[in-house]
This record gives sequence, structure tokens and C-alpha cells, in this order.
Amino acid sequence: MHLLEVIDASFSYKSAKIFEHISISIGPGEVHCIIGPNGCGKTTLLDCILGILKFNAGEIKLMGRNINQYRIWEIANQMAYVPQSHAKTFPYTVLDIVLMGRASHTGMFSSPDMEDRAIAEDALAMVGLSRYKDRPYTQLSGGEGQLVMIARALAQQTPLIIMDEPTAHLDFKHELIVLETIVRLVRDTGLSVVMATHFPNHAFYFANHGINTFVALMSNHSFMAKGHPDNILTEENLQSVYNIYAKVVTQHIDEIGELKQIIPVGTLANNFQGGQTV
Ligand SMILES: Nc1ncnc2c1ncn2[C@@H]1O[C@H](COP(=O)(O)OP(=O)(O)OP(=O)(O)O)[C@@H](O)[C@H]1O
Repeated sequence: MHLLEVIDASFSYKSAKIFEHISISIGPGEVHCIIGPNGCGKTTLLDCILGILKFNAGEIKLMGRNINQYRIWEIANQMAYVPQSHAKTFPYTVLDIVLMGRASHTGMFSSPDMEDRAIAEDALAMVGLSRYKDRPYTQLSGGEGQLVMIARALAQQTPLIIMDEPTAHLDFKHELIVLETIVRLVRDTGLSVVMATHFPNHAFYFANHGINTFVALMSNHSFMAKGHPDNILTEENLQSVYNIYAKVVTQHIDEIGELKQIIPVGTLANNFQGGQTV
């Protein structure tokens, strides 16, 4: 059974059509990367899945049932969320923020117990932030705050995590920590991830590590292509969606074998054609 299905969904802001007839199905142990230009509607789609916005048409099924049939805490036991940015309003400690991921397990009027604390501390360790657990969240950098949001989602221990550009603020090491953590959890626990990302190479990263990976390429109010990264992240598709000239290259790395990557070369507006400026 699919964990999550979006079926023939459409969304508009008043008269501005954002997307229509979008469908996607997420099974256990799968990573789905939603990729597309700025403003194409990736966050809007995730907000609809999370119930922050409502589709104009279409349906969401969670574990085979219409999502409207679930209570909020039941959804929170299935789906965690890593937002693109998070307002740092109150100086909660980092551990308190991560413990908020336990709320659907502890209940509204109960305090987190020792087990919740241990799970939250494990989640912080996974993203390499244990040393910050007692620091006020308001004092963290953008990248550190992003890692705390990821730890909060991991502490929620759901079968599915929705991530909106989870590595946007991260340096190379922390980006790799996040990717490695996702690979480990998908392999070890069957976690599924849906992520909006501006880094198509992430999809190749997951596929290169043997993860069941899908790319949905969003453009012109729809998914113009969906499938395995090898079939979707082609030079032709990248040119058509981004108006750029890009090369897809394969490098042999001893530890992991063939590593596929995209190298963006130039914009078509800059008269790049086949790698030659004309
Ligand atoms: N509240 C709103 N009212 C009207 N239009 C909106 C609103 N929020 C977003 N939009 C527009 O909807 C479109 C889709 O926005 P969205 O944030 O979903 O794109 P995105 O693909 O996530 O972009 P990015 O990659 O830049 O994060 C954009 O053109 C945006 O300007």
C-alpha cells in the first residue's frame, strides 16, 4: 500500500493557477525529489499535502484513506515536516525544540518522559548538534536552525518526512550529514522522504546509494516528467525546464562506484549552445 497519494490535484491562488492535474504516489522506503524552477509551486504543493493550504480539486490519501478522515495527531504520527525556514520567536533550548517532535506521541497534556528525551537527544546526535542541546534556539545560525528542524522531524519517528529544501542553508559537511542520515534511515527503517530541492544532484546521490529514488520535474503548472533520476535529469529536460545548458557526467569513485552529477554550464540567454558561446 502507498503511504501517501496525491491524486489529480490542482491549486490556484485566487485567479493565479499554480498547478493542475498533479499526481504522485509514495511507497515505503522511497525518496521523491520535487525539482523545478523558483516559483513553480513546490512549496505550495507541500503546503497542500500538509493541510496548510487546500487543493481546489483532487484528493490526498494517507495509508489508503482520505486524509480528511484522520485527526491531526494521527497525521502527525505518519508525517513529519521540515520547513524551508522557521521563525525563531522564543528562546526555547535546542533540545526543547526537538522534543516538540514528540508531541504527537506524548499527548497534549503530558510532559515528555525519559524515553522522549533519549529519542530527541539521538535525533540531535544524528545531525551532529548534540553540543548545542542546551543553547537557546534563537542564537543559532540559519544552517544550525535548519539542522534542528531536521532533528525535530527525526524525533517524530514517522514513516514519512516531508522536507522543503532541507539543505538550502547548509555547508558541504552538514549537507552530506543530512543526505547520509536519510540514506541510513531509508535503508534501516524503511523511512520515506518527499523533498523539494534545488539540487538535482541529491536525486543522483540517493540513487547512487541504492535508494529507490524518484524525481518529479515541476514546470508549466504540472509535473512535466516523473521517474528514475537517470531518465528525468537529462540534459534535454534541464534545458527545457531551466533554459540552461547542463552536462550530466559520470565519475568513478572507488568507494561507491559510478557517481552521476549535473554540471550547470551556462544559460541559453547567454547564447550557450552545446557548450560553445555563439
Ligand atoms: N499567498 C500567496 N498569494 C499569491 N501568490 C502566492 C502566494 N504564495 C506564493 N505565491 C506564488 O505562487 C507561486 C508558487 O510559489 P511557491 O513558493 O510554491 O514556489 P516554489 O517552487 O516553492 O519556489 P522556490 O523554489 O522559489 O522556493 C509563486 O509564483 C509565488 O509568488
